[in-house]
Amino acid sequence: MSDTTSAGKAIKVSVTGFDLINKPMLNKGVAFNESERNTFRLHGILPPHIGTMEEQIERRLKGMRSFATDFERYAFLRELQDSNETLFYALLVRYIDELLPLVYTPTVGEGCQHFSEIWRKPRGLFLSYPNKQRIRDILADPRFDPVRVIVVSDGERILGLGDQGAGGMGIPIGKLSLYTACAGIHPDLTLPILLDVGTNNTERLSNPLYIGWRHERVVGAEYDAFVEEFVEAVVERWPDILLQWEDFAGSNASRLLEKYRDRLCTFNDDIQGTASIAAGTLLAAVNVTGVKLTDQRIAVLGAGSAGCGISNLLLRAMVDAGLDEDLARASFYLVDRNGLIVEGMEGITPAQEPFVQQRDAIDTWVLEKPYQVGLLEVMRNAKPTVLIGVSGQAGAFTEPVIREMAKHVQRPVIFPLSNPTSRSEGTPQHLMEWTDGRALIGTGSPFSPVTWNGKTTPVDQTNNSYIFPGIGLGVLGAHARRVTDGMFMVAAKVVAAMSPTAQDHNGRLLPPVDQLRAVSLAVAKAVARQAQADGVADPCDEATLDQRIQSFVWEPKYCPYELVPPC
Ligand SMILES: NC(=O)c1ccc[n+]([C@@H]2O[C@H](COP(=O)([O-])OP(=O)(O)OC[C@H]3O[C@@H](n4cnc5c(N)ncnc54)[C@H](O)[C@@H]3O)[C@@H](O)[C@H]2O)c1
Ligand SMILES: O=C(O)C[C@H](O)C(=O)O
Ligand SMILES: [Mn+2]
Repeated sequence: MSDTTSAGKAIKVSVTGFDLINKPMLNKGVAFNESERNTFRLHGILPPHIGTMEEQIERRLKGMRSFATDFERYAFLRELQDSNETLFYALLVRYIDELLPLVYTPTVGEGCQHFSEIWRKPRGLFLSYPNKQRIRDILADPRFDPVRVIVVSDGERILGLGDQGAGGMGIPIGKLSLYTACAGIHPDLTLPILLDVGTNNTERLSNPLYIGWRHERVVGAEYDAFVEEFVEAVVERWPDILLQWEDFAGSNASRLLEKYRDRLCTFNDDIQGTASIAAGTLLAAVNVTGVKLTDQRIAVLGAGSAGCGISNLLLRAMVDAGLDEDLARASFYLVDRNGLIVEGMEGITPAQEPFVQQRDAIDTWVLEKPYQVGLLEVMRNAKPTVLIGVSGQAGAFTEPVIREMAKHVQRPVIFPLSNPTSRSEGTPQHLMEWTDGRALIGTGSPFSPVTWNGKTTPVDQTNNSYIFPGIGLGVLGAHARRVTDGMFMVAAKVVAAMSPTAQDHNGRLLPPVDQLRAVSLAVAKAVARQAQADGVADPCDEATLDQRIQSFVWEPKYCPYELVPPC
């Protein structure tokens, strides 16, 4: 038993030395000091050298760098997380630039694809369909008493890689690693969950090593009943829980969000977190282009969860900035697999409905096929100032599309947001070449700096990692009862205010990744205030609020252990 949330103070434990070594949150490896080795009878179990965390960081860094591939580095880091969690976070926080792409996007994608092959130790919970009756029992484990945040996925839309079944667990684990690394939320307060409702991925199903429930996906009423059972059990177990939905496919994402957003403190990261970082990056781009938000024309490739979420938040921002709502709606051009979404088209989803283009608005357009308007035709006729890719279609921002866009706009704003790298709609190098270096770029996955005309510039990562850790910290600090749209708007504004472009109009669009801790704290403070303003958290003075937020920020440092004699 332990009290691991009181960082800094001595921690009282009543376990054996062997347990200390085997519990990732308590283990210190060779950094157990002489007195701890005496108290917990660790002599002999550990080699004689008493190390420091600094040395351990160096050793792990060297080990990690010695691997040939990022996937091996991912597996090495996951193993460290499962053996010495404090060291894992100390390393991650110190070298966040280098390690973020390994524990998170893009490498986490391969981590999910090969999850079964590298599975070693349990982390989080697999709630499998055949265990439907046992959900409450599973959640009841006292180990989970401190849990305050859950990230849940059903593995069906893992990044742009499709259905990964139980392997999708890599995503909740990766997202929650960022809650700790970027927002400082203690690992014991977090719980990754995978709803294992089967998979339609034939490769996974036929892999003898697959660790998930070997069954085709449960759908329809049975799926809904399973999710309902899960949510009810979660709320019963932790009435104040923050529940983040992640990487659900197609209509499930928006349907489940609408169903549950007024029943508990919950949000969908792909819809709302993504919208916030896309809006934040666009607001930063406005500082450079000088084109006001209300004058933007926005083309979005992929009108699914992210595409509709982004369009909704930008629409609200335009209306807040004074634009008439109908005019604002008409500035959006959503292009899905059957082309531009136009009135009368079959299969328009409720989330797409507000952004349907009127037939008469495109009557004057020169079209090759009158009933299927492609991205190139949107570029030629609508002359968008912004192009956002959330389609999961690699290379969809083709040379003709980008050259056409660049003909009509001085500084085209182009965000290929699909992940991982292999699914990006375009590479920064191509986008710079095809716009003669005029593009302002934000990508979902990290890219190397891009060189144009002898000048090398870093590429900004328009990823919801700038948003969700701060949302979580703000919600916890404010004791918010619900997650509101206003929180995502304010988070976007905070990111834009922290953008180097706010000071220097030639600066990069986003604060660099190594400032994610500062960004998350600033987002958290604004989100907590927004929670009070929206009436979903009780009021208190600013200093108290900031103190409450700060009390959730854990630093990955070892604390001395003292033995509590078992009573
Ligand atoms: N950068 C980020 O922070 C971030 C956040 C969320 C999602 N994403 C990425 O965005 C992508 C989509 O995510 P989502 O949650 O919206 O998925 P989704 O499945 O809800 O939506 C994808 C949409 O793209 C459409 N599509 C498929 N092929 C197309 C084509 N050839 N042309 C036009 N549209 C096409 C689909 O019909 C669907 O509507 C994924 O690759 C994901 O990794 C990035
Ligand atoms: O996971 C990411 O990197 C961002 C986003 O949530 C996605 O699904 O692509
Ligand atoms: Mn996601």
